[in-house]
Amino acid sequence: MQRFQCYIDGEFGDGEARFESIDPATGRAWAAMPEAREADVDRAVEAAHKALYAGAWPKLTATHRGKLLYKLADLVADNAGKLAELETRDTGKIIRETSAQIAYVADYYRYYAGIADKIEGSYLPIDKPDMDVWLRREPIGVVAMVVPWNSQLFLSAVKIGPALAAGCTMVVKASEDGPAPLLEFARLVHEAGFPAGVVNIITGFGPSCGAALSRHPKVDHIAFTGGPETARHVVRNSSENLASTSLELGGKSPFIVFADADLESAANAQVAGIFAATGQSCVAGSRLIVERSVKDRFLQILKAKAESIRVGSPLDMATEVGPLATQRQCDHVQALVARSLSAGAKLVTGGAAPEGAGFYYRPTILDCDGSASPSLDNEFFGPVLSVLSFEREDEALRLANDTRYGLAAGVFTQNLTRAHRLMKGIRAGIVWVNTYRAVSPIAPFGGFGLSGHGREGGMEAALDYTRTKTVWLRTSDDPIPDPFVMR
Ligand SMILES: NC(=O)C1=CN([C@@H]2O[C@H](COP(=O)(O)OP(=O)(O)OC[C@H]3O[C@@H](n4cnc5c(N)ncnc54)[C@H](O)[C@@H]3O)[C@@H](O)[C@H]2O)C=CC1
Ligand SMILES: CN(C=O)/C=C(\CC(=O)O)C(=O)O
Repeated sequence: MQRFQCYIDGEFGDGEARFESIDPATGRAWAAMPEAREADVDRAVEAAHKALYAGAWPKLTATHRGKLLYKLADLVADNAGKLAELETRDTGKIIRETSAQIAYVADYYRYYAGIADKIEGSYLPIDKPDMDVWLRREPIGVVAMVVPWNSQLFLSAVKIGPALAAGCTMVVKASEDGPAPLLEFARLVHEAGFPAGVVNIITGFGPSCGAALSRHPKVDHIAFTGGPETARHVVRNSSENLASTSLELGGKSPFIVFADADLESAANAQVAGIFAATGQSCVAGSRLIVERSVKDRFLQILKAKAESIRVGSPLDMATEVGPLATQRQCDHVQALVARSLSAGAKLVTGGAAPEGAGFYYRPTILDCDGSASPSLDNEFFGPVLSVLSFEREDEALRLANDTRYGLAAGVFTQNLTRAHRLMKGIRAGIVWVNTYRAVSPIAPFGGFGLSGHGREGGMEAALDYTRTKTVWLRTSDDPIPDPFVMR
């Protein structure tokens, strides 16, 4: 069995305990993982705290930090194949996607390498003649990063990249469901030459590791990706250390198709939106809202595409849908489909697990017109699409916004003015028009409502890892006048 280690204060070591990681394609244990508990968490946070204020890191210029990030980017690019294989093995995400995604993760580090020495303070045109006042942007401090299993190297890169650019130090908690790629990534951080304690990477369980980390008194900010229920725990934990939070929490994103859209192209985008990554994507376009006049035709195209998807081993380059990451996730998907069918949703295709081992579930489409299906407002995080239809544009917009979430949306139409109206009217942090699930290091993403707050990606994310310090410098040599009056 392969063994992995934690990375704390520049050293690799076994955690306080160990647990076995399950290969989702077989359901069998394949690797032994270090389990960090309270004492390891404490060591990691103390190391990050020490590295923030003492040693080489706070003395480095921003340009030097950028150089280290460039080195890390090159190492990620050079090791993308190995990292991809580990992510696929440990989480079941297909190799076709992990290979491409991790190669692109290198570009996220490159982008933030370039940003490191472009985080500028400012000079204030202050309303007092004998004062110079400016704002410095300083690192926000020690950051706790808590990530889930899906797209783990990607979801950590959008946190680690900007935090390093801003000069922060951090403890990254890899998900207990598939930590191998992040624990391996720690070796690249080490090789890149970051001073000890700047980046610490651990894994462990939510209640014993994630909770200890997010309420630790020396944590200044928590960057979390995961489900809303867990986010509530994280926010409650932050009431102890008063750390700020950024939350990226998934969604129930609408995918709107008008009759004038290129239906073939929209169907491909819908497949990308709900069946890619076996639907385990925070931006999954899980609610199809289609104009009634083309509903049957569009569903026919989609059904044919869903039924021809190659479901199989995630390590096979030809596979298009692999297993879900965990048995728990598989049970959740099955149970929610069953409840939706009981509530009146009609099965268009799928709705069952294929024969054999592993956490597989067939690409599934539920026609929810005329039903109050729970699939319409509960996140599956699996390959299940719920379908509704509309007649008028205002109805489409109402249905799109009929959700507690607000992460992403897709709009498919050839009508330019309509696209603009919807783009403004949809309550979501990302709107894709005639495309879906496109990302870039340059473009921020993040949500409204239950999808969380804070943005990842783009310059804004780097600024979010800073806090401002206001500096007042008196330029007069005269003695300070009346000390009893505020100046
Ligand atoms: N936005 C997204 O990308 C994701 C959304 N989800 C949604 O959440 C649902 C539940 O998935 P889970 O695997 O349970 O994700 P989760 O949200 O529980 O796990 C995410 C991370 O939070 C940590 N965690 C758990 N309890 C914690 C606590 N008390 N304090 C601090 N950290 C804690 C976990 O160890 C993991 O590293 C999914 O079915 C899906 O609907 C899940 C994963 C990612
Ligand atoms: C975050 N994201 C796009 O904006 C995409 C992801 C990662 C995730 O699910 O959190 C994806 O589609 O895999």
